[in-house]
Amino acid sequence: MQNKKPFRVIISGGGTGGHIYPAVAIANELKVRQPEAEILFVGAKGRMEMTRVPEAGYKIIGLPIAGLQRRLTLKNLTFPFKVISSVRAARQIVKDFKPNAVVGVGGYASAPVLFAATSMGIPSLIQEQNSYAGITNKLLGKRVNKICVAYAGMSAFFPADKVILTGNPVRQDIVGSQNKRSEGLAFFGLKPGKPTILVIGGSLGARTINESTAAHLKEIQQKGYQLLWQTGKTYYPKAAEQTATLVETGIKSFEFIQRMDLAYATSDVVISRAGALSISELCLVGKPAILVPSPNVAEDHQTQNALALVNNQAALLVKDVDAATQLYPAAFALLQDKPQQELLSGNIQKLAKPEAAQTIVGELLKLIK
Ligand SMILES: CC(=O)N[C@H]1[C@@H](OP(=O)(O)OP(=O)(O)OC[C@H]2O[C@@H](n3ccc(=O)[nH]c3=O)[C@H](O)[C@@H]2O)O[C@H](CO)[C@@H](O)[C@@H]1O
Repeated sequence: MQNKKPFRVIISGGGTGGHIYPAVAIANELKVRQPEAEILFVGAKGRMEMTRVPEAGYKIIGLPIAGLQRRLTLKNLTFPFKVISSVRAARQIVKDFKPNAVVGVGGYASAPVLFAATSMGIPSLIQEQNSYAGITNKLLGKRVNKICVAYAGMSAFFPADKVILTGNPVRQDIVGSQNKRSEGLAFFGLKPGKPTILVIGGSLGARTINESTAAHLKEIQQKGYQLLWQTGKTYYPKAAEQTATLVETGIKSFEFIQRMDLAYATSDVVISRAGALSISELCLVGKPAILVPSPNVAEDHQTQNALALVNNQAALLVKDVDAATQLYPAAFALLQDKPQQELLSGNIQKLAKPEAAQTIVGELLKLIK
C-alpha cells in the first residue's frame, strides 16, 4: 500500500497509565523527529486513555473491547461479541487511516489493531513495558516486526531476532524534571524547608498504600513533613476528607496528578507501587524510593520489577502484606538517613534509560523506510 507523505502512524493500547504514557512519549518523540507525521491513537471505550490521550494533544478512537472478567459474570457473555465487533472496527480504522506503521503498547485495544494491521502487511512494533510478557503480547510477538523491551531476557517470551532492549519511553517533561524543584513547590503550594513525601499508587491508586497513609497522617504532620498523596479515583473522596484540615500544613491528596514531573521534582522520598513505568520514571528522576509491589498483577510481575532495583541497592521494598506495619516506619527512617538517601539515589540513576523513546522511534522509522 503506497502512501503519500506525510506518513501516518497508529498507536494502539491503554487501560492504565503504564500503557498510555509510554505511548504518549513515543508520539511526542515522533512529532519531534517528523513534525508532519499524522498520529492516531486507538484505545478502549470508557478506559483512561479516552481522556488522557486528548489531554496530551492527540486524537483517539475507542473500540468497544473489554477484558474477560476473572469471576463468572453476565458481562463475560458479551465478551465474544465485543471482540468480534472490535476486530471489525479495528480493520476499518486501519483501512481508512492507511498507516505506514502501527505501534502496540499493550492493553485491550492493542490486540485487534495489531491483528488487523499485520494481516494487511503493515509494518508493526510492540513496546513491552514489563519483565514478564502477557499472553496477548506473546501471540502478537509472532506477527509483528519488532519488539522493544525494557528488561534483559525477554527472548524467553518473543522471537529473539525481533527483540530490542530499549528501556521504557518516559515523557520528556519527566526526563528533564531535576531542575524544577522551586517550580514544583510553588505549583503544589509547599514550603521549601520541609521534607516532602510523594505517594503514588500506580495510575489507578493502591488500597493498601492509601490505608497506611491515612493511618499515619497525624504522625507525618507532627514530624513536620509535607505529603503529596495520589489516591486513585475510588479512595479520593475519603482522602480528601482526611486531609481537609491538614492542607495548610502541606499535606495534600489528589485523585490523579497531571504534573508528575513537578511532583517528582518536589519530593525527597517516594512511596510507590512497582508498575513498570513508575520504576522507569523513578530511575530517571533519581529519587530514593520505597516500593510496594501490587500482589494483584499477572505472575507477580511488579515484585520482579521491584527486585531489579532492590538487588542493585537502588530502592527499598515493603511487601503489600506488611505495608500497614512497615511502610511508614521505613519511610520515616529513610527521611532521617541522608547517606541512605544518597546511596539509593545514586544507584537508581544508574539504571535509567533516558534515550528509550528516541531509540524506539528510530526503530519505527527504520520499519517505515
Ligand atoms: C495494576 C496494574 O495492572 N498495573 C500495571 C500497569 O501499571 P500502572 O498504570 O498502574 O502503573 P505504571 O507504574 O506502569 O505507570 C503509571 C503511569 O501513570 C503516571 N501517573 C500515575 C499517577 C498519577 O497520578 N499521575 C500519573 O501521570 C505515572 O507517571 C506513570 O507514567 O501497567 C504497568 C505497565 O504495563 C504494569 O507494570 C503494572 O503492573
